[in-house]
Amino acid sequence: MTDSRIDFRQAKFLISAPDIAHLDEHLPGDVGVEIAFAGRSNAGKSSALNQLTEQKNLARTSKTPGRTQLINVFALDEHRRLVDLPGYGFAQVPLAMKKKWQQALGQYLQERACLSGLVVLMDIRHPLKDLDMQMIEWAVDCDIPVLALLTKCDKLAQSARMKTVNEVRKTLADFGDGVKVEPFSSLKGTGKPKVLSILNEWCHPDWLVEALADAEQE
Ligand SMILES: Nc1nc2c(ncn2[C@@H]2O[C@H](COP(=O)(O)OP(=O)(O)OP(=O)(O)O)[C@@H](O)[C@H]2O)c(=O)[nH]1
Ligand SMILES: [Mg+2]
Repeated sequence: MTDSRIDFRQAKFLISAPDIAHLDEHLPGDVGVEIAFAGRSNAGKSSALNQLTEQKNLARTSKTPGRTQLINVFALDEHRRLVDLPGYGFAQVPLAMKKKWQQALGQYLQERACLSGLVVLMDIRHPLKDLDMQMIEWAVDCDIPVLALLTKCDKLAQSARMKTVNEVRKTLADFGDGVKVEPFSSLKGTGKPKVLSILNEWCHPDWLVEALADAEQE
């Protein structure tokens, strides 16, 4: 079956790399589909990956911002991968180190051809900071679909949560259908079915579905 739903619980750790040169060395190549999780340090990227894959310790989480300093890649299947990117915007690290991560992040985003979708995670209490906007604008320019995920939504009451979601939707509406906005809680699992459905869609770009169908017929 070429259009079956991806079981995100199957995710397996594949590789940690300081930059994309290492990815190219250790992966079959810049092929298939990668969905990357980006966001400020402490936004909840690693926690979201663990919740979505139902694995407590797939990605390392931490109370200390700046925990994910490498590009961590997880395989869903032979053709699809999830990527936990180093967080940005974290002030309390030495400048040289910060530059190194930001360079790795920028290079991944600019040069990784198999990047097929970008999840931009933002704490629902502090959404749309400058670097988040830059990230979203950049992806839209490159025709990469974006999911703006408003994390830690368990920290707000339902009314405040929906107010922020609506405000962010309004701000990002100019970008069109390529940018979606959803609330999420890794703690409670809120928003999980919706997110999985969006990621599943990104896992099935037309070109891959067609290639797999052709391969099946051969
Ligand atoms: N209440 C609540 N806390 C959360 C949620 N998601 C993450 N956290 C907490 O936020 C902190 C940071 O979470 P991480 O998942 O490590 O954040 P990250 O974006 O991977 O951070 P870096 O790796 O430093 O870039 C941890 O203390 C988590 O327990 C959530 O949905 N609700
Ligand atoms: Mg992390």
